[in-house]
Amino acid sequence: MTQRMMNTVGFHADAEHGHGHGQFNPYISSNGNSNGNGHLQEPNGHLNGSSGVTLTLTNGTTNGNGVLKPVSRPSHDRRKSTPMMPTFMVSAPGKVIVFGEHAVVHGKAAIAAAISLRSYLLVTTLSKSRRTVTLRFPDIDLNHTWNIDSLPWDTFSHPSKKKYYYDLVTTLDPELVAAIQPFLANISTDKSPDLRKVHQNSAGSFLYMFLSLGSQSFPGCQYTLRSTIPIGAGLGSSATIAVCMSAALLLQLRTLSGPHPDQPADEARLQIERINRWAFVYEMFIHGNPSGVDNTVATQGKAVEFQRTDYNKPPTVRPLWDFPELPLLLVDTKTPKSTAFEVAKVAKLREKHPKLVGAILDSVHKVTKSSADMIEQLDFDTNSEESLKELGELMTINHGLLVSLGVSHPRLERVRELVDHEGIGWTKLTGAGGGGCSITLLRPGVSREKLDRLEQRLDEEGYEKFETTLGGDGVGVLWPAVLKNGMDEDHEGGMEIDLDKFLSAQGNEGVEKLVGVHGGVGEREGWKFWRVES
Ligand SMILES: Nc1ncnc2c1ncn2[C@@H]1O[C@H](COP(=O)(O)OP(=O)(O)OP(=O)(O)O)[C@@H](O)[C@H]1O
Ligand SMILES: C[C@@](O)(CCO)CC(=O)[O-]
Repeated sequence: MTQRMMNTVGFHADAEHGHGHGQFNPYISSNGNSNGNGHLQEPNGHLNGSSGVTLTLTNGTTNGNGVLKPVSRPSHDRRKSTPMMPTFMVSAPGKVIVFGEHAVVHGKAAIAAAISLRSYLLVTTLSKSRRTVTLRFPDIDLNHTWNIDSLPWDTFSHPSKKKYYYDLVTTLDPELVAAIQPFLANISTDKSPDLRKVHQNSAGSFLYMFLSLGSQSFPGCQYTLRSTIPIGAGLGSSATIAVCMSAALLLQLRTLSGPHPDQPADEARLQIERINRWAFVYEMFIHGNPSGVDNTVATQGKAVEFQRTDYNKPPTVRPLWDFPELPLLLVDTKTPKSTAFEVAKVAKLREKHPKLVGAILDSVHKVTKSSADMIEQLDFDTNSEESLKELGELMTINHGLLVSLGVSHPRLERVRELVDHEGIGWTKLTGAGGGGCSITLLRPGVSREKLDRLEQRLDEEGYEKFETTLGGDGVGVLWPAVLKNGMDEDHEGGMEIDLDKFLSAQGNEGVEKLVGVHGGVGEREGWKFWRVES
């Protein structure tokens, strides 16, 4: 199977956007300024906070078509007159790490690319009288509702604790984490202890972000998530949820401008940066010590070289615009793992053998940098055996180093063995390891017969192979949730995606058909993305 890299430059015809059912307009209204740092300033010179009551310059109304129009209004009557938001949707892609997983947690470089498997989050605003917030994650059988007014807003909004949508949060505050605990106690009491833990973790991540960004005046709402990404397989499933949640909350708070056609790349970059910062907070709650590479590529899409040397500062993210169309085979061992567990294992090994493990991590860094140099060279050719062999050898070295860190798994080694035996290509684990997925760079000109034999063996041994393209779009917005999907469309040629339709879509195919950002043939009208490629 061959994966195709999408064309990353000029992929979208902007002229096509902004038509149809609702263009999501920037909220930087006529009375709003940017302070040069990209922070919105209120007319009195104060920074615009993140709560629902600080919308002086970002308040909007809809024109009945779901199109948001910026308006300025005195702040005292704002909340009363804020109209109900239309149901909308956000989506973010999974990823593969091509080089550098684990080392990236310790300040080294990694290369990651977005894949076409995605998560989709439907955001439904409830009528004013319904003061509840619900998480509905059917993929993991989670459905929980809180009363908004009972949540610990006072603790989160205390001046010593309060965070704003533009803040960089690099650690979780233990007091805030503790304040959430009572609200996790009665979640999924009827489920197995392991599943319950997963639910409490998801709910905790959500509450931390919701309470940090929101305020008690937040409208009642429901967040419903479906994903086409296998969970815990090393494809960044948790990061996609983090990014969807972050984008959804920031959109609800009207703190994002766009996405819209003709948005300057710098402005788009700022929005992406804000979404990414809060997605990182969500990931910290799920993983403990994430590097941020997963949420970065899920937000920005395409392919990136990522490095975070100082956790108190934003990471260095270098987009790899010309990331090549690599012929990759992606195999899921169907052995679930926990990223948090694998990351902690490497940290423990490093504590025990600082010099040795330090040298391994340095070697991974060198492999990553060499591969970045290689794929950016003009003479790198994905049809040339020589180019692929050079890159493949780096993958083999990277995998060997990961094995020595203890994060492989017999099922991953079995894939490598089968591929090596047939001489089909070069294999490494991708993501956290301990199970999950592997990637194989396919040698050009391998016979169909050999490939069939490999696929049959993988099938017999309970592996699943994925077809995906690399380098697709990052976080996307469908505002309102109306889409041309070739199904049961209304007279304007769009279908309103409601909760029932979303929940009853059958499997990954059903989800893709109903709401997918790509309807099989290129991008669907309706979905919009922040354009950062320049
Ligand atoms: N479809 C989903 N619905 C709800 N929660 C999900 C979904 N997919 C992932 N999650 C959350 O993400 C967690 C899995 O995250 P984990 O980091 O272990 O795996 P991953 O993100 O798939 O892999 P990696 O981090 O190695 O790329 C789950 O326990 C759950 O909390
Ligand atoms: C294992 C790891 O490097 C990648 C997980 O996809 C963890 C991280 O970067 O947060």
